Amino acid sequence: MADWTDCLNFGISIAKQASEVGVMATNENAVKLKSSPADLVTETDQRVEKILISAIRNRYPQHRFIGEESVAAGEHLELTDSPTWIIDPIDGTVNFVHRFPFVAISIAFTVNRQTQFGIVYSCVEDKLFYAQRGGGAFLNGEPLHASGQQGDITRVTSHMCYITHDIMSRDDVALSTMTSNIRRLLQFPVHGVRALGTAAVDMCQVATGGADAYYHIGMHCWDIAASAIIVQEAGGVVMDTDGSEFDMMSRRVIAASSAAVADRIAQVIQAFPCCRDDEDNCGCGATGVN
Ligand SMILES: O=P([O-])([O-])O[C@@H]1[C@H](O)[C@H](O)[C@@H](O)[C@H](O)[C@H]1O
Ligand SMILES: [Mg+2]
Ligand SMILES: [Mg+2]
Repeated sequence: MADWTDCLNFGISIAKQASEVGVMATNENAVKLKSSPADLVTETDQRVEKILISAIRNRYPQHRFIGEESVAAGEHLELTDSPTWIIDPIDGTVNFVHRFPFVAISIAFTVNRQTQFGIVYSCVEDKLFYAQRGGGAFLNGEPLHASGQQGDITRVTSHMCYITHDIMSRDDVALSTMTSNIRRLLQFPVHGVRALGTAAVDMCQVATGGADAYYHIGMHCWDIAASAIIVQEAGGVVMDTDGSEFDMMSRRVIAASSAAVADRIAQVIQAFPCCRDDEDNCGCGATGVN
């Protein structure tokens, strides 16, 4: 089996460099809207993606890329069997623009469409989450473990803390589905519900054991590909919100401390239509969903 440790180490070093010269070095206020008033892009997002891709391409000229801002600029999104880097240059752009202190660089690496490692660097906190397939998950070098919360959620809820995605969409159907999902989850006597505004860092909270579950509908593969393997390697579970196997292109994910907790959330929440990341114009009728 191939060993991708060299790529992992390179990914970690360029994530830290890009944070220093890009994310942390800029006070960005030149903002453009993408799919909704909460879906933003800045020149720093684009610059950081260029820094990352050119450094990786220089070192690994055969590798392919799926980058949020390259796709936004019209590049075709296709996950092939080739070694592929999936990049979100700034996850939490709304936070970045408002100087709310959770922004991350998220990098996943796939071979034969299977994720080999994931890196989530939470820049302001200086927290480096990473995991390599079969090698465990780490935060700043210390092993990570999901909470281990097990069993029927109706019995364990008094100990549960959920993390939910922030509401980016302004589409009516998506908005009402998301708010009613939160209502349904709050009908369990959970300790609390949180959202930090970066899907990558939100989901890593399940890997730390700080949150027992996270779900998101409408995000993209670059938001969660890296944190998915970090959760799995920390002993947690990731699945589709319909209870099927996790598919990073489906734009739906549940991450949880155990399969039982993930299953229970899948039974409670509802999805809304959004096109898969790897299908153009799928005909689902979704507009502006994020
Ligand atoms: O645009 P971006 O800041 O990279 O990523 C967004 C963040 O992860 C946000 O938390 C999530 O709710 C959105 O779905 C993502 O698009
Ligand atoms: Mg993102
Ligand atoms: Mg981004």
